[in-house]
Amino acid sequence: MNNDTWGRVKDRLLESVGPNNFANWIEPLELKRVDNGVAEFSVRTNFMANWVARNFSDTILTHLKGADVPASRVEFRVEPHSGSSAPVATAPKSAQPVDATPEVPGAAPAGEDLPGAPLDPRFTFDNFVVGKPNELAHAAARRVAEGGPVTFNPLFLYGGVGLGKTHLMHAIAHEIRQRRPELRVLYLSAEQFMYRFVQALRDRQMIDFKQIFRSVDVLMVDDVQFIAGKDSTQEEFFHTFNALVDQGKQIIISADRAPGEIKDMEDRIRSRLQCGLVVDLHPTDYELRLGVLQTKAETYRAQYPDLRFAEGVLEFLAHRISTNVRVLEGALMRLFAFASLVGREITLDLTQECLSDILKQSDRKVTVEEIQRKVAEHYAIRLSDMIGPKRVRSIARPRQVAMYLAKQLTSRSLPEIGRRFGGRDHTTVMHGVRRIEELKGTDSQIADDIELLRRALEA
Ligand SMILES: Nc1ncnc2c1ncn2[C@@H]1O[C@H](COP(=O)(O)OP(=O)(O)OP(=O)(O)O)[C@@H](O)[C@H]1O
Repeated sequence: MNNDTWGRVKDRLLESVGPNNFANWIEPLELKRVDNGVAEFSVRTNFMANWVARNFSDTILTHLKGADVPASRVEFRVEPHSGSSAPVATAPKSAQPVDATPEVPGAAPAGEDLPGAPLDPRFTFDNFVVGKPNELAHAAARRVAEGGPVTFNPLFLYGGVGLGKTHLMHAIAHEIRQRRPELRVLYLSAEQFMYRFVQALRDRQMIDFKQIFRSVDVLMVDDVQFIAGKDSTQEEFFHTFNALVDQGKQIIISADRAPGEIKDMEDRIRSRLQCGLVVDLHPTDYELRLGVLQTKAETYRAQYPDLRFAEGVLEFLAHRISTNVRVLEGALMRLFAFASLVGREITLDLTQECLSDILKQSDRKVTVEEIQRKVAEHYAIRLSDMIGPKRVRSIARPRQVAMYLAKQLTSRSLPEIGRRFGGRDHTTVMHGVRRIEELKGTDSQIADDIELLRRALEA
């Protein structure tokens, strides 16, 4: 393959992986040769070889083949500076190397010496889809990353699994590194913090440990709930935290729940964690899920330019998979890979066939009875009134709310719902559902009640 061909392949890759990824991971690759079906590239570091092999080898191969290059495999050989050959990365690795800071060519950010975890180059603000459930968390993260006059210290982000906490933290780190490369940014998980701490104790290097952690400008600790109950790690974390806050350094923390709900966390740490801004990422709603799917689908379409994609598939997935964004992403990735393998158009049928297990798991399990119970509790009425004949507004309105939620959250038909509400006719249910739909637009109290109940039921 000559340089022109590789140049053309690079143009395609730029379109398909985006400018950031391209600059960080593809541009620095040097094509050495194509021999016996193997395209061999040289890269500067082991970390980079692993990262590119894991994340981009399929895409590179697809585009090489698209340019008629006779390659069936890609290899990345580490050639630091001397040109001496070192290990080759081919197969994707299952785990991220935790000890290396990503070496983004051309940029040598301050804090390279810090014992942080690598940042995922895909987790940027540009790639983060904003919707109602995460708009506050996103705005706070941006504000902290921009470092304007109003800063929140610490910024505490929390939310359920796969809702974007890590993505936002990495995005903050990328942004700070870009805006203020002189700042020493340290991102790591609470588990890694503990590991470093224990290692320092064992090796009698506590002074070094303290010095390193107190020398950073921005400390980001992911999944802080992990250190709850680990007494001496908590203690050390508390001192690190205080030392940094006293110096006016920024701290960003994430957890799977609010500070007040982390069991076995010392009270003084809990109150420290709460003294900045605490924001949560709510469970996704339909619009956010659709937004994420549309964004990801664009990338896949560029990667699989020949695949045809039927209308309505993304909407179907956004409706049916309400667990979290990670599951949603995995489903879409599997769908594209499967469709390209079997060479079929992505239709609703193919989607159901390929994702039957995920769809089954995501089926909503909420029952009409649970909804009635929760709604009765919420409005402090008796459960028997849900199915009884009373028509006073204080009973009828909660009943309509319950009917509305039953329609939204279960797959029951209107007659089935009617039967569970004391044998009411389906037209009564339909009227109730419509009434609540109208009220949601005009009565913010009803809208809030419904949102709260929906979250409680889906949790
Ligand atoms: N709003 C979003 N826009 C785009 N991608 C998102 C969004 N939210 C989550 N994701 C993607 O979903 C995946 C899971 O997100 P992430 O790892 O940040 O979740 P998390 O909240 O840290 O979960 P966990 O608690 O399991 O670590 C990532 O690939 C991330 O890029």
